[in-house]
Amino acid sequence: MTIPVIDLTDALRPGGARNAEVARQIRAAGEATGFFYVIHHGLDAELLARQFEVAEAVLNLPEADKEAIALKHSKAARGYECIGSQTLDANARPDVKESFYCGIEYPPEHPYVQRGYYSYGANQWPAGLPWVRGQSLAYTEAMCALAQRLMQLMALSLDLPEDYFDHTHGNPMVTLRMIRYPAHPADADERTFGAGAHTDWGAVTLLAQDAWGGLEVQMPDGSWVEATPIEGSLVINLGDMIPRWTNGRYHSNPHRVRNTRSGGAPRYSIPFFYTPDYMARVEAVPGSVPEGTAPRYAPCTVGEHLQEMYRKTYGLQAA
Ligand SMILES: O=C(O)CCC(=O)C(=O)O
Ligand SMILES: [Fe+2]
Repeated sequence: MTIPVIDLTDALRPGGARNAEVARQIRAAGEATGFFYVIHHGLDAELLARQFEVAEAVLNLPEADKEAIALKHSKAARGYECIGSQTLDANARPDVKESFYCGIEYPPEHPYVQRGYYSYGANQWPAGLPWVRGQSLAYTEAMCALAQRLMQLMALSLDLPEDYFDHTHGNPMVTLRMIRYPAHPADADERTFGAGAHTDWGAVTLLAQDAWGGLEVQMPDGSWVEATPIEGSLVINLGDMIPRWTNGRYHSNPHRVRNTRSGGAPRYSIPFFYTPDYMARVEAVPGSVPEGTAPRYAPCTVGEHLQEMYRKTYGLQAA
């Protein structure tokens, strides 16, 4: 089994000539692993390239400058996180990666910020790189629009009206994360990873990766297949909210990273995690629960789902 490539030509808006065909391809990918590439996704190549410049510029800052914007100073899980901070796979060693988180800037008076909902609030921008904010917010906006379009295509793929999920699009809890993986350590063992095996928790992740490779996806038979970089593509993977929404029909498979192919160079990747409105309900969509059977998951809100994931992975951080 491989990771399919889905061409979004003529499927980027309602009424598109290839919407039905793309929906079928998303259905097949969702039922298999929850992973697929998209090409011709409509995102400006310059905007994508420039976000890698952000990643390099921020992560190349002197340690003191990165420390000044450390995640621990943020109420909204935004900022810099050093190597070893996160252990995505509890059975593995701490992840060999550093990263910078940012997202939509919800103002202090926004009710979700007032209520202290996870990840809603202000960013921490590095001093001395004034262009980073505008670029990152423009990138976030473009990715958010694409993620919401993918949710529409996902609705079609489930034989639902294209706008089925649209009511969940307000106040999304999005996270843009720029990651740098140093070369895989010389003393690495089988428990050493750039990112340990994990599933993503949200609805859909849109990943831009550089040309080195290193991301591996678990197939239904348990084997690992590399998500080989394809220039201009994004790797899309479904998060744990989607099995919940589809009563287990679509999958959110584990994936992991090892930077072993770069010849010593760092690997950069930029996942964009799209999570709908914190207050939106997540429950089995019409037609997904077979007659006479109980739904596999209890209905909940997006926020409750996230809290459940934190509880399950106590001591770990959001992926
Ligand atoms: O770096 C990658 O290719 C994947 C990163 C990832 O899976 C994550 O941050 O959740
Ligand atoms: Fe992930």
